[in-house]
Amino acid sequence: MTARRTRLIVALDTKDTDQARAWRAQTAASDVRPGADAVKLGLEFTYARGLDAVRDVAGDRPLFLDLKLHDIPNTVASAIGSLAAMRPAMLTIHAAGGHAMIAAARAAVDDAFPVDARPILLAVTVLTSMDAEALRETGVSDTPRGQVVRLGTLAMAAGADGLVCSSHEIAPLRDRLGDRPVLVVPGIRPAGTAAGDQKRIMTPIEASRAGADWIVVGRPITTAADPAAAAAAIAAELAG
Ligand SMILES: O=c1ccn([C@@H]2O[C@H](COP(=O)(O)O)[C@@H](O)[C@H]2O)c(=O)[nH]1
Repeated sequence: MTARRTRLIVALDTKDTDQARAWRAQTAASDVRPGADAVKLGLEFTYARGLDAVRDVAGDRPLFLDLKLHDIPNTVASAIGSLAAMRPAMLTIHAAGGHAMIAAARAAVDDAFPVDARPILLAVTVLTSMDAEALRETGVSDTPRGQVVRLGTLAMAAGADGLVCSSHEIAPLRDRLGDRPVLVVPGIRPAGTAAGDQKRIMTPIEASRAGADWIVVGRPITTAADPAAAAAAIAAELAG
C-alpha cells in the first residue's frame, strides 16, 4: 500500500455559532501543538444558522461541507451551483442517488467552480451508523462491506473523486479501486471513548494504518473535557 498521511477533520456539530467558532479555534494547530487539518460543518449547523454562518465559521480553514445531497439529478446539480460561493474543499452527495445523480453532480462541480477551486466530490456509501441489520431493514441483504464496495464502484465510475466509508471497508475499496478514490472516514473512536450511534468504528491509528486519507472526528473531541488536547492527541497519533 502507498504510504499516505492521514489528516484530521473535526466535526463542528452544534447549532451554536459561538460554540462552533470556539471549537474551530481550540482545535487548530499552533506553534506548541498539532491540531485538525480541516473543519466539517453539516446539516445541524447549516439548518440552524445558514450558509453565511458556515462560511464565517470556517474562515480560512479548509471546509468539509457535509450536506449529503440526495435528490433527482437536476435538483442536486442546481443545489451544487448554489454552493459555489461557499468555497468548500470537500462536498458530499449520497452514492445511493445512483449513476445519473452522481454524474449530474460531477458536471455541476465542473461548471460551477473554477478549476483551481474545485471541491473534492465525495459520495457517501453506507452510513457508519449502520450495521448489517440496519442495512437489511432498507431491503439490502448484502453486508455493509459488500454494499460499500458496490456503491463505491458505481460512484467512482459516475465521476466522484472519493468516498465516505468506514475504516472496515478501506482495504476492499483499495483492492477494487486502487489509490484513486480519496477515502474520508468517520466512525472514529479513540480507545475509551463512547461509540454512541456509530456502529462501524476504529481508532484513529487503526484507520490511518488501514489507509484513510482523512478521518472525521466529532464527539470524541467536542465532548472531551479539553477539546484542544483531544484534537492534539489524535493529530499527534496520526503524525506518528
Ligand atoms: O457515514 C457517515 C457520514 C458522515 N458522518 C459524519 O461524521 C461525523 C462523525 O461524528 P462523531 O461525533 O465522531 O460520531 C458527524 O458529523 C457525521 O454527520 C458519519 O458519522 N458517518
